[in-house]
Amino acid sequence: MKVIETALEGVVILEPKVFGDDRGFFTERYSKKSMEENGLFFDFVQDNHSLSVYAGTLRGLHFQTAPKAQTKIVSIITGAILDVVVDVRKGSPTYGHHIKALITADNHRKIVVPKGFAHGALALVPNTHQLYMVDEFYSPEHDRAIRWDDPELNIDWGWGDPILSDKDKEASFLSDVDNNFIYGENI
Ligand SMILES: Cc1cn([C@H]2C[C@H](O)[C@@H](COP(=O)(O)OP(=O)(O)O[C@H]3O[C@H](C)C(=O)[C@H](O)[C@H]3O)O2)c(=O)[nH]c1=O
Repeated sequence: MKVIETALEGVVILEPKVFGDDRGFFTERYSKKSMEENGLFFDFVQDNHSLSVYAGTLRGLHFQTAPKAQTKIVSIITGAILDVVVDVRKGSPTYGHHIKALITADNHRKIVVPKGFAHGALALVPNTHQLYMVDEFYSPEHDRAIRWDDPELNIDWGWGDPILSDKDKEASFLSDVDNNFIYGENI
């Protein structure tokens, strides 16, 4: 497994070995051993699956606050997403900064979204299936949403009018969201 670092601390892209042959391919979707050999220690407790039927469906930007913060490992089993990760740890040298990554069924890439980071995914093709594991259970009370088009974040999604859930249509700006992440303290 290849680990690609990004401009955000702890946000890494994983490229697994893919064994192709004339039948198709085989790849280990997740190996605790490979993760730990690369210094990635997580105890995943929940496995999520979402389907975006339409290209232009945008889910996010979401995170759970402490003490129910989640690390996520995101992959695409069918289709493609533009994945966006934002540092929401107050006091972080990269607070409010984001990275973008193309995660597709064809590139087999996964992205690790650590605690203290908001996550968003824009489906680029119809019928995009997103799978992701988390290391903390879902907690609606700690679930937060930041606007995809928050001017403070200045994210170029390359898509003008995405399909959003009601929750995401009513999301907060980063400056207003109820966020208890403090860099170097609670995570
Ligand atoms: C996340 C989650 C949701 N739900 C229920 C709550 C809602 O009734 C329904 C849809 O939830 P939501 O609209 O928050 O789902 P997405 O918009 O796909 O959000 C997710 O996708 C973005 C990209 C993320 O990074 C988050 O992990 C996650 O929030 O599933 C659960 O029962 N368990 C869960 O873990």
